[in-house]
Amino acid sequence: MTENPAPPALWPAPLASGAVTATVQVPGSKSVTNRALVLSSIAAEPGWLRRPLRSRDTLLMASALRAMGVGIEETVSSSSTGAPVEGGEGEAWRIIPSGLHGPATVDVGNAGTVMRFLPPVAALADGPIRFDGDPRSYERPLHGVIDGLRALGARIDDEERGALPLTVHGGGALEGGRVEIDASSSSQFVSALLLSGPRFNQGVEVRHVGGTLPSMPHIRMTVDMLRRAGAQVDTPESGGEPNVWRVTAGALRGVDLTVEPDLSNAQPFLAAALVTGGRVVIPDWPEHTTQPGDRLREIFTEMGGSCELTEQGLVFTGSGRIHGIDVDLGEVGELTPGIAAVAALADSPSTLRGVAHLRLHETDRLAALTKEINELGGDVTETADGLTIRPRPLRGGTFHTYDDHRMATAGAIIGLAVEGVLIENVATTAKTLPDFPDLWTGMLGN
Ligand SMILES: O=C(O)C1=C[C@@H](OP(=O)(O)O)[C@@H](O)[C@H](O)C1
Ligand SMILES: C=C(OP(=O)(O)O)C(=O)O
Repeated sequence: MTENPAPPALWPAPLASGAVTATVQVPGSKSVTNRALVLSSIAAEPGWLRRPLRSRDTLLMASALRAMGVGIEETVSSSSTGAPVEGGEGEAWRIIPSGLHGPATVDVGNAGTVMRFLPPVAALADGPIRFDGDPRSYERPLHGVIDGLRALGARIDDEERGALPLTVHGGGALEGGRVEIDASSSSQFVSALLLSGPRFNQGVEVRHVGGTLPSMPHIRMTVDMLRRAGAQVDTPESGGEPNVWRVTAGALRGVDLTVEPDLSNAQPFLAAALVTGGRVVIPDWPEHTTQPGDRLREIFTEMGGSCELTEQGLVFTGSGRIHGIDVDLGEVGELTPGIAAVAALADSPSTLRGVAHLRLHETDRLAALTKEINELGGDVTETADGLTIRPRPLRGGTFHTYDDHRMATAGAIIGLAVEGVLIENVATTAKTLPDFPDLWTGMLGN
């Protein structure tokens, strides 16, 4: 098999020659894959993960868990029986939990899910686990996990930084119990403590104190996946107090899970239909899901498209017109770059609100979107908690990505309608969608 050549450092974003018509099979969800890897690794019995996402973030998660002693085996289906067999890069991972061991070293890259979900797992290991990552990972908030774990009995050496790099001195078990954290900078603090909670001696009760908690669908995803693995979880929605989640101590089942397509990574393809007045089908779009990307059905419909869930998948059709939108994206922050890109091409202004915490994502996304869209002739201003976007005729130029996968896909959306957009480091899409350049040119029929 020949490998595709690496994309050029400045990738010419293809201009759409007309209305895009395509069916795009979008790879699995990063958020589901990495939660499933954690839950299966701390379960009482082996589990299966089918159609997992293979991307930088999920391979870092798998490597880290393997370094702590978990078995994660590649399997492929036997063509005659459909039964999984071992060997090769197949369609499923078999996850075999074991005692969690240190010493080990974890490279978190710039994956929020790895840097936040794994320190609680490391606290259960029987030795020191060292965490390090990309320079940007040092700047991303981690205090909720560090302070929370300390309050629950963990010993952590973070050189008083409240951030990476750090060492969790696993003691083989963690007492657990009640903890208060401020998770207004990342919902992943709450998810992190809940995911390992069933394995703490007293379980865990997490109380969020502070400003608005972002990304609630991702916390619902955590709760949903814990429950599917057999955990008892009490939530504000199940009659509990606001901002309090409780996980009872107990053994987790090994589950057999097929990963849904990543609906946030479906965003640029849906945007292509919207921007070109075309029609894009995303097979396997789930009827019910906790993924925030499901909100795109509503948001992109308000911006001018229409959609229908059919047996073929989600069929999304653009009308040829793109409207601005005034929307609070606090629950679905990771959709902001793609929405901003579409908004820059709309027929009226947009206001995107509720996403101040995006300043601490892969890059400062509010500053990056403002700068890069304005460099192409746009008129974007940062507000305290978002962006105001007034559409202007745009011109070609270099679109910098700041090692942010969603900046790269946002630039590609603009490039559909604006000639001469060059995406710097499109390879950064490997964080969650390594196939992006090929899927994109394939969609355009090139
Ligand atoms: O738990 C998760 O899988 C995620 C939660 C969100 O993080 P924040 O709450 O930090 O925005 C989201 O932006 C990120 O892409 C994935
Ligand atoms: C914010 C994101 O990622 P992370 O999981 O690294 O926080 C994202 O994918 O948009």
